[in-house]
Amino acid sequence: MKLALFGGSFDPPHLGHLAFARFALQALAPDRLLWLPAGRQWQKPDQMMAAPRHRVNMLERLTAGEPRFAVDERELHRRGPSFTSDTLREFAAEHPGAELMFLIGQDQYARLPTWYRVEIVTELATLVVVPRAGEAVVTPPGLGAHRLQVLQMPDVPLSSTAVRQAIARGEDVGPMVGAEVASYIASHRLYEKKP
Ligand SMILES: Nc1ncnc2c1ncn2[C@@H]1O[C@H](COP(=O)(O)OP(=O)(O)OP(=O)(O)O)[C@@H](O)[C@H]1O
Ligand SMILES: O=C(O)c1ccc[n+]([C@@H]2O[C@H](COP(=O)([O-])O)[C@@H](O)[C@H]2O)c1
Repeated sequence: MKLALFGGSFDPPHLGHLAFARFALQALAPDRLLWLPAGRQWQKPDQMMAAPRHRVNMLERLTAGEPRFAVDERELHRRGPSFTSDTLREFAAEHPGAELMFLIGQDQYARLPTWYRVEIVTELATLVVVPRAGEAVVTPPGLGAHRLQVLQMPDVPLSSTAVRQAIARGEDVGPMVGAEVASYIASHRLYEKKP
């Protein structure tokens, strides 16, 4: 059993996330790839976050049609900060003997030494890292032994920040998030500037 886990704020999810996840399905051939929206990303306390329900609904729309994708809501139901070490411990207990792979972009890989109890993360999961924004994958100083797989995927120059900024400018974000998520955002008026 091979489980790929893709954690993120997904505020909102976009086509860069989808490209990464699809590439990982091809490259890693996991039995399942679970998308894990963060409840409280403790390192982004001031950042706007759409309500958990909206982020789950957007993820359901983005990932529809791929049977190996599923959205796992456990971090949304947990009290307190969303620590990846807690999540991986839960998966390891639920699936003894399974190979766990945690997907992250280079920006988060670079920050890994700042994560809470990162040694548990690196003990329990293989890190699957993609370059981002033209930055090659570089192991950050101070990160202990870990299993690493680099996916050489063509860069998809998109971020949730860029999507939120485009919405604030009144632009159509369909090309960034896909038609389904764009219409969900518009119908719920997410990320619009409050008057
Ligand atoms: N375009 C992309 N290509 C590859 N990986 C990405 C891309 N965008 C985000 N990721 C990765 O997906 C994970 C979740 O990202 P997150 O939900 O924070 O999106 P983001 O676009 O980085 O958001 P923000 O702009 O708000 O920081 C992170 O590991 C991040 O590195
Ligand atoms: O466990 C931690 O301390 C930790 C610190 C920062 C980020 N993470 C996780 O890394 C994933 C990507 O985070 P982000 O902010 O880039 O969306 C997401 O699952 C976060 O919960 C985890």
